[in-house]
Amino acid sequence: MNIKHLRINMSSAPVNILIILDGLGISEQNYYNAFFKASTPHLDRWKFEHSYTTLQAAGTFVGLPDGYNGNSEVGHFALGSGRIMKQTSTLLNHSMQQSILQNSDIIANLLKKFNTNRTVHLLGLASNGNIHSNIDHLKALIFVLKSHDITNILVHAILDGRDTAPQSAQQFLDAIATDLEKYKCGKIASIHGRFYAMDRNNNMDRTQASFSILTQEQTSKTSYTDKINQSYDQNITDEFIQPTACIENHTIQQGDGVIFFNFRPDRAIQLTQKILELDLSFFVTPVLYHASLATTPLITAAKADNTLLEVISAHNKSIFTIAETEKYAHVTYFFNGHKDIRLQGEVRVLVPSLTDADIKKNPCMQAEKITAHVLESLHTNPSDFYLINYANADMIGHSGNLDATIAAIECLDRELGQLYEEVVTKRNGIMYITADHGNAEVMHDTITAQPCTSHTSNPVPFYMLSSNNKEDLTLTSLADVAPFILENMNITVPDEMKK
Ligand SMILES: O=C(O)[C@@H](CO)OP(=O)(O)O
Ligand SMILES: [Mn+2]
Repeated sequence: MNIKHLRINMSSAPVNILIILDGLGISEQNYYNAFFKASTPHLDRWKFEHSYTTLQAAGTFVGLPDGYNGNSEVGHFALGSGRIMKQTSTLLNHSMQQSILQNSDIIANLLKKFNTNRTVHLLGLASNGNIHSNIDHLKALIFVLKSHDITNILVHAILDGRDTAPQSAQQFLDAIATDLEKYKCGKIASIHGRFYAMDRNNNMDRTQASFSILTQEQTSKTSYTDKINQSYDQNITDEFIQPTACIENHTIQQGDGVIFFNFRPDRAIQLTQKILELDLSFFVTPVLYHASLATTPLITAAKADNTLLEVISAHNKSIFTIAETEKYAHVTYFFNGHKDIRLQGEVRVLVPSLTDADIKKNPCMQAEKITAHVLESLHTNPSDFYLINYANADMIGHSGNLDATIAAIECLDRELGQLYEEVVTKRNGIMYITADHGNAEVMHDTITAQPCTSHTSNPVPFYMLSSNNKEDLTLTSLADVAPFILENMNITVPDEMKK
């Protein structure tokens, strides 16, 4: 290593490390609970030897409607901003209640200029998962378009199975088909497993598979019911159903309008980039997905300033952030309060996620590489503050496979043990370990009798590991973590975090 690049950490303050174990919640229910079943000697011991509590991570505690499951966007936003702000799904639902969507000037004005011989395409995740989209918004949009006399609507339905039961698409598609039939205003034109249409890891072949179906006539068409049944016969669940054209003349053409109704950006960006290559009359999205993507947004997403990393950085402390690429937006855009910023002197490491479609084959994912990067940084050029996301409990939890998820959590426990040795034992530093939402602690859905692939609304663990005495912690929710860390670092907590 070039000696010139070595920055000596002059600060004598101990290192602070915030670790987010994505998707690891706490449940009293031991049945199909991968966290309970995993052998986690470190986490078990620390619960008693160090400061420990649980935090609320769902519903109104993270700015969602009451009772909604948590997710990584809102969980990282709450952790990073240290406050509770109404998140996009709440803002949109509020809009719906006030009929703002139905009376949207934005949509009305676009339709005034629209050639009604052309088609309006409604694209998005057709489920009630409420993490990337809400089927009620799709229904409202169909109603709005119909009330503006648009009768050429084509719905391109992305199938879920990740925020819903793995085999649940039929009911959502039937509900949409019923509305289209009732208003005599359109058809379901194509279906796409979200694995393809909503890739966020730069697997452009998957995005292209969806885009081709959206834009190119196909020689064969298959009704959505037939495609779903054929896929289930081959053990392919909703998430992984191959993009398929369902009717004749289903494609997006020049001069048409598109509304992509997903409200969460990270998984909508790649397909949006492709669709923007088309010459459309309009392209509406609920929020702006990215500053570089010129769509027409309906509302502005919550944005937070003076977030944890910004405040730490403003105190001339150095920051190291790391995640695997599947969780890229999580430790950047989401954690930084929906802002695409890079802090002064921030070292940002993104470890490329594995691209194997069968994720459960590698329950350790890139966790070992993440730990190795952090240890290397600590040995060579330590930063003052580290933000680490380990994706395993969430990503493997989404597979619905109990054994793989147990293996994922056991891997995490080993990685954490290594960090503890270095950070707490050798360096007298502080490790905060928490999660952004639940998932891995519930691996079976007794109501649908299917594997549970979705997140939960359970609380998440919070550990503070240091060589100091065990403290009673009074934190309630994810939003309390940032001010707590700042106080421990002797940094003034900004007013926005005290509300
Ligand atoms: O995979 C995702 O996009 C969501 C679930 O839909 O999970 P997370 O919020 O953990 O990123
Ligand atoms: Mn998840």
